Amino acid sequence: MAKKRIVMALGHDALGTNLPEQKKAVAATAKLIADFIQNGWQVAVVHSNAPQVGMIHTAMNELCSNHEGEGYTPAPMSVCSAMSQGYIGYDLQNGIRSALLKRGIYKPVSTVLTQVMVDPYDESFYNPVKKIGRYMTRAEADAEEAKGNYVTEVPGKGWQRIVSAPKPVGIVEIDTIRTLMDADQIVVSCGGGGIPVMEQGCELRGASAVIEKDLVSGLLAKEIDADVLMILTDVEQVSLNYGKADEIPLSHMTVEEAEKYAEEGQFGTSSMLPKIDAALSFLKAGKGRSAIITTMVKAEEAVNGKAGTTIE
Ligand SMILES: Nc1ncnc2c1ncn2[C@@H]1O[C@H](COP(=O)(O)OP(=O)(O)O)[C@@H](O)[C@H]1O
Ligand SMILES: NC(=O)OP(=O)(O)O
Repeated sequence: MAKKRIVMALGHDALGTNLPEQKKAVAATAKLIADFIQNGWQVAVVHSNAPQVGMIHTAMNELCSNHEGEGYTPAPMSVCSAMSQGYIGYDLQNGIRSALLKRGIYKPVSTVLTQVMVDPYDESFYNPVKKIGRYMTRAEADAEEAKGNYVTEVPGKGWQRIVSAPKPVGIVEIDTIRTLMDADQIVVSCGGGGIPVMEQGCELRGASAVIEKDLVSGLLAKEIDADVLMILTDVEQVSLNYGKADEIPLSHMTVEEAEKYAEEGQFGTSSMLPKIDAALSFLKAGKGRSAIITTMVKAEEAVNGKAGTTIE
């Protein structure tokens, strides 16, 4: 019997936001992935990168301004995305490999540095909303603006940089990812939404943007014909009236219900809505699939319908 295929999208809780956090979080996430492998699943992993890519971009650009004339050159956002995929993939590969070996299982696991095609006319290029990097003070935010970067206030937390988040249109390395999945290997790909690229003749040019990892997870799940799209985040369930006194956590939604709630504005624009949008585009593209939104701790119960929010 063919193995079931799951795309697991790791948010900040499952990945951490800096190196020490990442080391701890990845160890726990790797055990979860090993559980799924042991239970007979094929697993494709996608991960967040907004804190990491912001840190890399700041580091690269500050390095250059502090060492002017020494031959260092600033790294554009697309290159920073590639760097984030590299070091996050490195941690995930080793974490998953070791979690499996401790159970006496050897299975190849690799990271595919993934480029994702975006539309140069995507409206997000005129309206940056994707928050990246650390929280800053007002004075630090002013300094960022003076360098030509965009910032936004995050109530109660400070200021953050924002960049464009164009929609993912196609996964350039999809044939490689499919080949590895078909060979029953574990693949980390489309990290941080993928490196955003635009086609110019035979060339792919990096775009100054960061793609929503939830949206690319939905696209990947469609492209590899997954059975389940599981988005791991920091809330156990999706709610109606989120954060209000009359909050209602949901264990199930139909596609139609999810669409209705999205229209009512029930989901945070840059947080829960992309997860719902990813789930809907995946579910609408095929039959017998399900999308699950939950925490890492509840993932195994959720896949058995006993926790989380399942959209079917
Ligand atoms: N309707 C909703 N139900 C549950 N959580 C919601 C809802 N709307 C917005 N959210 C927010 O979505 C957040 C999870 O998304 P996000 O912050 O992007 O996390 P991640 O890094 O895991 O992708 C939750 O912490 C919560 O604040
Ligand atoms: N690229 C991306 O969506 O990252 P976050 O999940 O960290 O925002």
